[in-house]
Order: sequence, then structure tokens, then C-alpha cells
Amino acid sequence: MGSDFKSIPLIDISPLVEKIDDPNMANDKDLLQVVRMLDDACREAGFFYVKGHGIAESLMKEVRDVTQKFFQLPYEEKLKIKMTPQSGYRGYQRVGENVTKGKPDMHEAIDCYTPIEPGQFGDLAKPMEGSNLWYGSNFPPLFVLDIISQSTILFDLPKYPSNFDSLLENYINLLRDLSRKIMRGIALALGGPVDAFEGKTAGDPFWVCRLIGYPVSTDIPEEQRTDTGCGAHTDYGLLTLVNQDDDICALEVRNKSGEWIYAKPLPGTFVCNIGDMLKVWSNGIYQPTLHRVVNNSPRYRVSVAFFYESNFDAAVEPVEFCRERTGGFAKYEKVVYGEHLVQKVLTNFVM
Ligand SMILES: O=C(O)CCC(=O)C(=O)O
Ligand SMILES: [Fe+2]
Repeated sequence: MGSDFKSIPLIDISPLVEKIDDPNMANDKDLLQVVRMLDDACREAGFFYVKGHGIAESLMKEVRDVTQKFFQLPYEEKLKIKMTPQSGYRGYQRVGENVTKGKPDMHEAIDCYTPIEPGQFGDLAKPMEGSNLWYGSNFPPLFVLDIISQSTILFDLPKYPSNFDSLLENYINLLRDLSRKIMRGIALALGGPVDAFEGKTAGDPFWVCRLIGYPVSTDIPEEQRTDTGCGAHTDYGLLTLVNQDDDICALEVRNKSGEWIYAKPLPGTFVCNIGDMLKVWSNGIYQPTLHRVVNNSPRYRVSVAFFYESNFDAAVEPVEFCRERTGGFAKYEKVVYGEHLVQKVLTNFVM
């Protein structure tokens, strides 16, 4: 599905953000207009920008700046939060460690997931149990590092803020709340009840946050270099919100004719896209769109991608109100989200 879109729509979602929890929202013309725009965007491009989302542009920038500073640290420092099977696949991964369809991606990243307690989901979540590795909070000498990095005479380390964990945790909470509101809008757009994607399937949504850095390609040794910062893929959850650098065009979205359309940066907005789980839930009314990242610019690019998912152990299958609109039968089989995620994570890295 999808269409030959040439650009990605921008939606001012302020009516949705302000009124979606209001019992009278069904009579709000502005909110219903946003819902219509979401419906068009999800059918046409599977991608849309949001503004009027209520998250300060300064916070969005601060999060990208902290990410940028982390990636500027010496490699040995970054390895202090290295992602391993023992860390539940949370933490730092070097350029080329993430693989898309067998090809190394030219990005480095920190992966964070909703913390999972031992035994919380039985065997299902075993490989991903753990809590996140925040730089500076997992080993004692951060204050020493701060002092060292501020001493520009002796050392030339980038200055590193020590509030990484609290900043990120606050940001993640805000994005969770924003995503819930957008998903409420999408539930209405699909013709369902506002809380269709809550309750026992997505009332305790799992989240994934990836802090990503795309080096300038000529800074990567030629023998390791591939041509994509992140190879063509669809996202595997419900909804993704990307906070990207303001002045570098690198995220590309494929339209129906196979042309790659830039999701060029619009400062202060999030680029949103729908993922595989929404395709299943909506019985294919909405389809995720292939996208990729190619950083051909002479600048290091940072993006922070937040993935909002169903409950970890939710069995996702086409919901009735979508089945009714699409011939009455389920086009997709039931998928347990956690199984889908663990499978992806276990095959995603060369380690
Ligand atoms: O860096 C970006 O702009 C998008 C990254 C992305 O598509 C992903 O991590 O799934
Ligand atoms: Fe993606």
C-alpha cells in the first residue's frame, strides 16, 4: 500500500495533545481534524511530522547534544557501557555492529529498553532482562572524568554532562506520554474506541530508545565502510518518534514507486512513523514504510529514536473493528510482541 507521496505531511497535533483525555473530545472539531490528518498520513506515507506536541525544542536539542558529546568520547570510555548479551543487549555498540539485512550499518548507538526484572516475563524475556547502562552512573569516577574533561590544559576530552541518566529518563517519560496520545488519535483514525491500544494489550507499553550517531563516511576506514548509515527497514513496533539533527538531510523514506523521499529536518518537530505491529493490529489498513539513513553530509549526524510498543507479552492480532472493515477475516497471524523483539535483537548484531 502507501502512495507516490513526494513529501511527508506536517501535522499540528496541539488539539490532540490538549484534549485527547477529555471525555468530550469526540465533539471537538479541531481534534477530529487532526484525527483525519493522521488517517491520511498513515495511509499515504506511513510517516508524518508532528509539531504542537508540547515538548520543548530546547529539551530535544539538549538530548541530541548529550548524545553527540557521548559519541565524541574516546572509544575506551564508550566501551564502559558496552552492549553485551549479559547487559540484556543494552548499551553502546560501535560503528558496524548493528546489521540490517546482513549489511553493517554505519552508525554507533546506545540502546535502552524498558527495564526487565529477572523472571518478569518468564523465559520470553530472558535474553533482554536487565536495566539500562547510563554513562557515568555505572562506574564511580564520573566526577573525576568531569574534572579531567574540564581541564583543557592537560586533557583534550570533550566536556561531558553528568546528568545523562536523569535527562534521558525525563525525556523518555515525556515521549511515552506523547506517544500514548498519538496512539489514541490513531485508534480514532482507524474508527475504533480511543483506548483501543491500551488495556491488556498496550496499557503498559514497552519502549525502546536508541541514541544514534552517524559518522562522516570518510572518517570510517574504507575497508569497513558500507553505503548506508542504517539500511532499508521497517520498524517493528507501533509508533516511532525521531528527534533528528536540525541541519542534515539523511533520513529517506521510500514511496510506492521506489523513490527515496527525504524526511528533511524541520526544527522542533518529531518525525513519526508506524511499525509492523500496527500493520497487524489494523489488519493492514496501515502499512509501515521502508526507510533508511544515508549520511552523505560532511557533518556527524545525531538522531534519537523512540519506539513505542505494545505490552511486552501482548499477543498482537488484527482487532475486530479493523477486521470488519477489511473483509471480516484476519490477514495476519497473531504475533507475541516480545518474541518478535527478542528475535530481532538476537539477530541484529555482530558481536
Ligand atoms: O536516524 C534516523 O533518522 C532514523 C533511524 C531509524 O530509522 C531507526 O533507528 O529505526
Ligand atoms: Fe527506523
